Amino acid sequence: MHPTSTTSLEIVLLCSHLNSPPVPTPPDLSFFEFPSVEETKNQSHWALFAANLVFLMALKCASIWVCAKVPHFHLGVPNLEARRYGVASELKLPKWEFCCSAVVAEQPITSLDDEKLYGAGLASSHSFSRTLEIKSMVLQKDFSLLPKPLSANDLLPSPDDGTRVRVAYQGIAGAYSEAAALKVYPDCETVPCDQFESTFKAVELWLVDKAVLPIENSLGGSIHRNYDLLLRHKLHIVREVQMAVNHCLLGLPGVRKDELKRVLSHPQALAQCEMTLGKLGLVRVNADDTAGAAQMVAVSGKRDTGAIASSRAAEIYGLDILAEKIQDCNENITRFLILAREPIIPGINGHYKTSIVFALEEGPGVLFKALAVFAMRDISLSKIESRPQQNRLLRIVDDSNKGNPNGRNFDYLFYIDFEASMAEPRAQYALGHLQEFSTFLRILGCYPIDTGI
Ligand SMILES: O=C(O)C(=O)C[C@]1(C(=O)O)C=C[C@@H](O)C=C1
Repeated sequence: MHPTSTTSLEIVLLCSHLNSPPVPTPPDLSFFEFPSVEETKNQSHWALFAANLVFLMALKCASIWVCAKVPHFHLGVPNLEARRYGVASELKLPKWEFCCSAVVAEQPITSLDDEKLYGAGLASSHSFSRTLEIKSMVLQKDFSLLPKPLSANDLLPSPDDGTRVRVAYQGIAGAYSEAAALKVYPDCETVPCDQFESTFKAVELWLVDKAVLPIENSLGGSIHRNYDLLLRHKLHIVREVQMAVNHCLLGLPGVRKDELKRVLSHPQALAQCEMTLGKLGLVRVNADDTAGAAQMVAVSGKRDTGAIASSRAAEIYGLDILAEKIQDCNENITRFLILAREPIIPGINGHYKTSIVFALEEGPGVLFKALAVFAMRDISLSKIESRPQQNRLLRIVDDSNKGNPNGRNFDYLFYIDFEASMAEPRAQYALGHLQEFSTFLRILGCYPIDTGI
């Protein structure tokens, strides 16, 4: 047979050896179809064969060069660029090699693979089917190196590779946010942060995998600052978790409730215990988080100062529990969001919620129209929140100080949670419809609804 009829795998095997150091026993390339005896007599065939080899070498080099130049998103691998630190660097693969495995799927053999093949004596196999086996082995291995997009299955407590999920939360050990992170990912490594914004940054800088954020409480309502942060940062909501929050009044060991004059806690926690604190006549002092308040009481050594925090915080900081369940209503539920760099790919089966934020054009009834796009498609709304559009608050006011001529000094952003999956056509139509009269629309995330407490 003519040398040009060589199969692509054979070419790969041959070409990938051209730069390898000489081996003591030349590999048996009998599966490669050499020219026949008659053909060997014909010098022009050999010349053609040699030219063919040179061409194939050039082809391989060119493919590597092209790979190095092709942006990752052309490979059908979502956001590979952003993931390369997490995946490619762990695998110690140079960037181009990583993308080559995807683009040149027919030529995945690296010099290391060749060594392994020869070491195992596989390349000396004469059968072509054997070479196909080798090919599929190599292909399988290379595909497994590609990063996998997050999916609903990634809601498993920890990743497949055995590493622990790192979850950032605001506060210190014993904070409710930490408990929420552990509720979702029981084996996770929790990473304390001083501010809510630091938890976003920790995810953005790849210091952690996820962040947990309290977003609303059944007694205190929305945590407005966190709505604003969701918009300011580009993270995705991948999960929600509801948790019962049972506040305790804590004091130094041996202290009685009537000895207390003031109480420290997170403003949300103080608000949730408003009536109890009123009855006890305690002065409220804001702290960064509930566990931080407990730690401050422990460190201060002041017998007249208490903290509102969890029973776990009492245990960690060595305080006594002076009263339990001191929130104004027995049922006190906080809803937390789990944020990640990548969105999940929602399914159609199961109950999903989608969170969006949008701004509307001016005009009568626009908010009514916005809400109607969901009602028309039988989509329930579970939450609506409005926040001032901060960058549009300052308007030019004339000297007469009569305010804005059209009487509107405030523009709002609307945050809506609706109960449908983004994978459902009705949700896509509703959003397409909403876009027609909104000036801005962003999907913050689509995630499974948490029905438990
Ligand atoms: O300070 C904590 O422990 C927190 O996790 C914060 C926080 C909040 O910001 O709402 C979380 C849940 C409780 O509702 C009270 C406080």
